[in-house]
Amino acid sequence: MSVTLGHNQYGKAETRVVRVYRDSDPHEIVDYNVSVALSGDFEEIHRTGDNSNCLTTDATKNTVNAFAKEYSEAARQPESFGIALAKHFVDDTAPVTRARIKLEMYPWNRLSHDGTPHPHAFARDGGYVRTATVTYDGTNLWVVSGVQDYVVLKTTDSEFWGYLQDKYTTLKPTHDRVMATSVTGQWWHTDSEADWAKSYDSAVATMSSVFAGHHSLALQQTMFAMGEAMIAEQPEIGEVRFSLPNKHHFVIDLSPYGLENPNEVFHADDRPYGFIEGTIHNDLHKDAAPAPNQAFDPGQGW
Ligand SMILES: O=c1[nH]c(=O)c2[nH]c(=O)[nH]c2[nH]1
Repeated sequence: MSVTLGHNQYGKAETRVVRVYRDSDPHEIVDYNVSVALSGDFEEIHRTGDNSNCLTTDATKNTVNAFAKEYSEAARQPESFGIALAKHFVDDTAPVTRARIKLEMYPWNRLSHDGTPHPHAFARDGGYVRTATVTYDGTNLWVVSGVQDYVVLKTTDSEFWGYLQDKYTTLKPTHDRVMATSVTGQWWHTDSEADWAKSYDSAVATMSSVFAGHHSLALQQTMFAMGEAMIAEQPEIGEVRFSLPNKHHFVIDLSPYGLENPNEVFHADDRPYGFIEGTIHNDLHKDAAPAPNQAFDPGQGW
């Protein structure tokens, strides 16, 4: 019998590091959850337990914390923080041939005091999370920005009808429904240098504006339109991927209580949910497009 070691990676997951920029007035903060995954010459660890090539997961955690100080400017944005870490692990540690850094960045808003922005007090924005996934193999550097848990809803301007009918199809067509989803989106940059804050803000603003303004005939159509608009606005984006749960809102039958319900009272169902996923490619960059799993966080169904 013989077996082969397949894809493997290891590192410290979910290092929570908060960096306060206290040399500036007002203070600024960034709040991260950073996961490191390393691949390379690690066959012997698996086969014999020889750890001589093993950079400890503990050291990878320490590196994340140290880089928040040593690479202070890079640490302001998840993409540049990820690039600094990924390059370090591959370029400075011989057995490591690939590093993937996944970052979640939790937004904080400045509090006000006596009507003016406070210099050092913040409230965590309970909404969505900004993400970045940086993958480096010594030659290629893939930078993917993203957003997750971005919950959006529109109360009309959404239809769904004209679908295939089989013997199990019972859904009634609708020309007016609530459409809601929790966006997980990731977009791959063909440039590894950008104004990351500006690019992220504009990607999220474009996505939101399309969701709001688009007259939807299907969540799939809205998803495609969002990706298309993000690429049109930032042509350096090579590819956009979405995972969109269709958060169904069912009109409740109020007739037993003698009440009409013209799309006013809904049951927000949490499961099952329709699950719509898709990739929108920028044809300008299709020859440079990464293989599935090369650049994107594969936890998104790929
Ligand atoms: O936007 C939608 N897309 C579907 O594929 C689908 N299927 C379904 O039952 N409802 C919906 N809504």
